[in-house]
Amino acid sequence: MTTLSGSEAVVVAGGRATRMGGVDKPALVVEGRRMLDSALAAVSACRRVTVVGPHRDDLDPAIGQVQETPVGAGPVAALSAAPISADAPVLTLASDLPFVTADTLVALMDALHEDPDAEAAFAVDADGRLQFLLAAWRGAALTARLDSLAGAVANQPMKALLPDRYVTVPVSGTTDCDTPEDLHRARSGHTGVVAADPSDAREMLRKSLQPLPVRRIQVRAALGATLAAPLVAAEALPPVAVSAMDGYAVAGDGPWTLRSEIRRAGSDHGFALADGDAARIATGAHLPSGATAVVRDEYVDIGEGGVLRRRPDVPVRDDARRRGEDWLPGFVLAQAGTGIDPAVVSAALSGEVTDVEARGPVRVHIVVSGDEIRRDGPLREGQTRDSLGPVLGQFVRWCGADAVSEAHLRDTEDGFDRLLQETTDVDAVVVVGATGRGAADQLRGALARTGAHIAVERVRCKPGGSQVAAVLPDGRAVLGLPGNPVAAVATLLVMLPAVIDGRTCRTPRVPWTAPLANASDVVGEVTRLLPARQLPDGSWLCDNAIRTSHLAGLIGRQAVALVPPGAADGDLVEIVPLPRI
Ligand SMILES: Nc1nc2c(c(=O)[nH]1)N[C@H]1C(S)=C(S)[C@@H](COP(=O)(O)OP(=O)(O)OC[C@H]3O[C@@H](n4cnc5c(N)ncnc54)[C@H](O)[C@@H]3O)O[C@H]1N2
Ligand code: MOO
Repeated sequence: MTTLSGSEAVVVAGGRATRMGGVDKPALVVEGRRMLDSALAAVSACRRVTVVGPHRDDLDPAIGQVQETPVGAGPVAALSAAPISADAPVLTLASDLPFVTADTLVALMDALHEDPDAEAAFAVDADGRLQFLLAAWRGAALTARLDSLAGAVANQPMKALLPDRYVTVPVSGTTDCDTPEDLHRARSGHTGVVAADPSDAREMLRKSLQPLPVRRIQVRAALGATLAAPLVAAEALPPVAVSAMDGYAVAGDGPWTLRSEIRRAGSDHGFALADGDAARIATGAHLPSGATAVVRDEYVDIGEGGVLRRRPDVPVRDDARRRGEDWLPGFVLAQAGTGIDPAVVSAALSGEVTDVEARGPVRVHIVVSGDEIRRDGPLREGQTRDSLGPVLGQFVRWCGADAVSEAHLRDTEDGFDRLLQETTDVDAVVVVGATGRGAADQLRGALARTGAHIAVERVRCKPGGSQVAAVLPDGRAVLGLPGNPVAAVATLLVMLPAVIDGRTCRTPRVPWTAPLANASDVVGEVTRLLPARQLPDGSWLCDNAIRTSHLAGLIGRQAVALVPPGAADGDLVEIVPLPRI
């Protein structure tokens, strides 16, 4: 694996930033971090790092600092001011790339290594533009290009350095921030994927998710997974003819002579009936050979000498279940895309199926975030009791996923980066809090830095509008739930089923709808997610005023109702059931 430890880096961090109105652009903060620090974090493994620009006292002393001459003479002058070794690769970076990561730089280095003739590898952004200052160079090639300018480096455009032979690497998530609008977009995390309502959000997320690999798993351990192939019966049901009642196995039309043997369920005591014979048989016991029918106890009389007769006043009926009466081998019990619930497991067992091809169950890591959140012990001033961490797993399981682990994350600069790097053994990460745009809300920045695809940036709903749903490069889904507990739970119940559907290729269920009695009292401008309970007439009643900072408002409620704008009394609205215990 390529590492950056053998390479050098030059970070261009001066410039007049005319389009920014002359501010110190590298020092601007995007998602809680100076853009310069994002660039420096990406190159931190390099053997030498040089920042070109005005001297900054707060940089690590190990980082070299130089200044171009004349000051403000542009990036070519800046690169020529930096020490560059001829024998090492050199990464050249701007300091207005808030989402650049070491992975991107490794990709550039890999591309350079792959083509021995290439002098440099340049990133290409989503619009197909070459990013001159997101590049990996052979040190000797960069020095040669700079030397060829014979000192005329001031105010040269970067393309004056363009080598004869170079390769390009498409890079997403590394928007540069040239204009105040770029910066605003990066700061607000606004990528334009705002869902019109929760069902739109589910659809957008489902489409973005990567399916989990198909595994062959034991039926007994498959609960919560999704069938990746039809569930086909391996054996007939019943596999042999069995009695459906406690009664008598008989041969012929009767009357019958009762034999002494008794056929019990599960017994393999072998005997055969001759025409005119009867033998006592238990429900579920297989018929002895020679038996033509079963007659239940209630339908017979036993006379003198053990002679058995069908009573004259009862229907003539065979109380046996014949082989294959329910299904024969090859019968499709459930289609691919069916969620494996207890009925599917049970039917598979009835069909003598031991293993299934399946995806999932989805393993979820739960993260509760925020410095103020306190799990145990007395609250200190300013602390908030963690009222979600201990119960969120229950909500996750109710949705049909496995809550495999749980953690509390402090508000540190790289906490979310590490979380996303370290939780690779789950299929989805559910994060509570940190979805907002506050100074401490780091999730969106970390998502951008990992190169995550933001499937849903926000949702037009209340509460829960600030939620974010993303897909990491390795396929993990990330659900960022708003920190207010009611918003977190309602959003989870709406969105996690979509994660399960998308990752396990489950056929989505048609949402459950029911008439809402008081829609006109509770409608808003966007879809409202409100606790609801069912009235004796079958319609549903929503609470209007709901405090979102605790779950007390969910006590005694059966569901969260999704009330779209414009809903009228009696309209069908989506009902998302709350967990039952
Ligand atoms: N300027 C604005 N600020 C906020 C807005 C807004 O539109 N403009 N929306 C508010 C709403 S509504 C919500 S919801 C939150 C969403 O923000 P975050 O997802 O970043 O959540 P946090 O700030 O981390 O937490 C919000 C709130 O919830 C409490 N919390 C978090 N986790 C727990 C827990 N495990 N147990 C109990 N309480 C928890 C946290 O202490 C905060 O009070 O943004 C609003 N701000
Ligand atoms: O939007 Mo917050 O999600 O209302 O509680």
